[in-house]
Amino acid sequence: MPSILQIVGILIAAYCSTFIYCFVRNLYYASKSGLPMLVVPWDQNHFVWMVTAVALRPHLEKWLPKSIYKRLRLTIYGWEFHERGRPHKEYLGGKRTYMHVGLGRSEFWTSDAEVVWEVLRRPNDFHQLDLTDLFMARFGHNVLTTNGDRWARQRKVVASVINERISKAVFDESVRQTEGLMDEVYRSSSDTSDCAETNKLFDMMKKITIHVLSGAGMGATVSFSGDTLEKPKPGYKLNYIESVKSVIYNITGPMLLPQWLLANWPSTWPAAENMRTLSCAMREFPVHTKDMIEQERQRAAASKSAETRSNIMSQLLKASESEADMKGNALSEEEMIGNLFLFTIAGFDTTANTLSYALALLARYPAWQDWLLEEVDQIVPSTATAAELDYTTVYPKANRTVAFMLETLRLFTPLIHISKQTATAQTIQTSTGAYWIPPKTTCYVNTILLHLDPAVWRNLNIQPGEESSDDDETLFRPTRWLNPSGSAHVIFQPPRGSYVPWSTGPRVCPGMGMARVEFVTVMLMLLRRNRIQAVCLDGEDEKQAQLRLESRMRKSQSILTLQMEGIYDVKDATDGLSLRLVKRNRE
Ligand code: HEM
Repeated sequence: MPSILQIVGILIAAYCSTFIYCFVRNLYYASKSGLPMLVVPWDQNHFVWMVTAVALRPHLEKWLPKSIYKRLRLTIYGWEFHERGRPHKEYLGGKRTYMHVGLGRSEFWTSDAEVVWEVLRRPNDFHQLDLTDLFMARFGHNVLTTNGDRWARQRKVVASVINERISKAVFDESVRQTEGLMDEVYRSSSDTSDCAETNKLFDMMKKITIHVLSGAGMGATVSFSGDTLEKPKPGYKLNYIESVKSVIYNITGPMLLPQWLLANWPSTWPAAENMRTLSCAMREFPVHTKDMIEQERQRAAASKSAETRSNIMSQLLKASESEADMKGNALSEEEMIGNLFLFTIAGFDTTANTLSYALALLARYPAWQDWLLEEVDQIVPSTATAAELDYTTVYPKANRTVAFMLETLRLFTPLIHISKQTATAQTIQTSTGAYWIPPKTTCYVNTILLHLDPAVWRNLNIQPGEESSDDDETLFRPTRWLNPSGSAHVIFQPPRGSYVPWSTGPRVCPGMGMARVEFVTVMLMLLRRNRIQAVCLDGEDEKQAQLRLESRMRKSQSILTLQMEGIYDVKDATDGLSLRLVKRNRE
């Protein structure tokens, strides 16, 4: 009879041998592919490593030999943002496509625009990762979590939904919400009425984003302050917006816990209140969504005209029903709820963090803020009331603001990599040769490094008065997006596969237009009446405060999406990162 110790020993040996097996298989695949290989001593997707490695980093740096630590760093989640081109220069002779040989799945990495385009234009060969289901399919499969025909059927419906009518609704809702934000900032500030300091501006970007998604997405409008929030219906603990907020704020962690654990979370354990609310939210969110779909159906049936309301849900319902009429391809109720959940999740963190980086960049670079203010003053009349601002006259003129967004997304791309997986081996043909990609391989597009490719970005559209430099691609310079006057396009159109914050090809983000409208509107509304400044800490001058902001941005972490650390969920006045709004005199 083997002893318990022997059984434990055998189990540990069996577990360790899986790593050895993976490593040997990955080595074999990498050499068969003929691609350069980068050997790393661990697996970035090992669950325990994923949740502990970022916190362990300073200790590992202190205790491990430098040569090992430098490779191990390439398995710590988010390394692409911190390491940029270092591994390519040090280990890969500058090559942009290679096999990452570690102790987990076989991994193919690229930041070569031609290869990126090939991977992303072939969704039937490069599928969504299985892991996507864990976060995104909690309330039903949707356009992000499916592949093949099931994806194509849903995509057709979803792609037609975010149209110009939705853009107008997003514009109007963003105007309303940003007005509410400014009221709240000035009302709650103890400063003079001409300026207000707050460390809650980043939290407010999240709030605006949720409110725009609920208003323009589901027709569930609410004021910025929340004073028009409906009471939960009888039998419910939360209303729709409260349940959305709870689900969204917990998506990267607690939402993965089983429902029974959330419901029975002991009151003496940490975050008990949050867990109980989340448990209700998980139960009530799909019920609220179902109710709202049903109400929308009844509204549409009662209305004699074919005209529908301008929100994503009503458009989705209409598009799904017209598909049903034509080919019997309507979305099932599960798919409808799954997609409405996806719109909320996919549009939230990405847009909110892009707005947050833009605020930090405005405060970091006052000269770029002045450049933006020139445009704001030309296209947004100082005397116009919120109701008088019109999407069709204002938005198309906001070229500098769009350039500011595109540059923010180039350097602070919310998804630092786009990942796909192969089921069977694939070949990619490029102008420099063919690449063989093994079966069951995760293919990563390193968006951070892709967006720093000097061949595309260095000294692009240098304007009169600007100087060329040999690290220009690493600098924040929104003017690179503005083509010389007389060009066919005002905004620079990057070569295929070279700029992919919204991905590219058939699975390009369908919310791209919506995110652009929301970003531009929030910026225009904030800047038409205010300047944004960094707040100096004791003993700091303005320049030092700006450099502190830059270092905060440099230390960002990727938690589903890239974000600055410690700027959200501020508890008291000393927490987070403070910015100052200063009222502008536009007379
Ligand atoms: C700055 C804001 C945004 C960024 C950077 C962004 C980025 C992306 C990226 C990179 C993908 C591809 C993911 C993959 O293939 O794995 C994607 C897909 C998607 N996004 Fe966005 N997104 C943004 C805003 C939005 C908004 C506002 C919505 C909707 C309200 C939205 C809805 C979707 C959907 C439904 C998909 C799945 C498309 C498919 O697989 O066919 N996104 N997004």
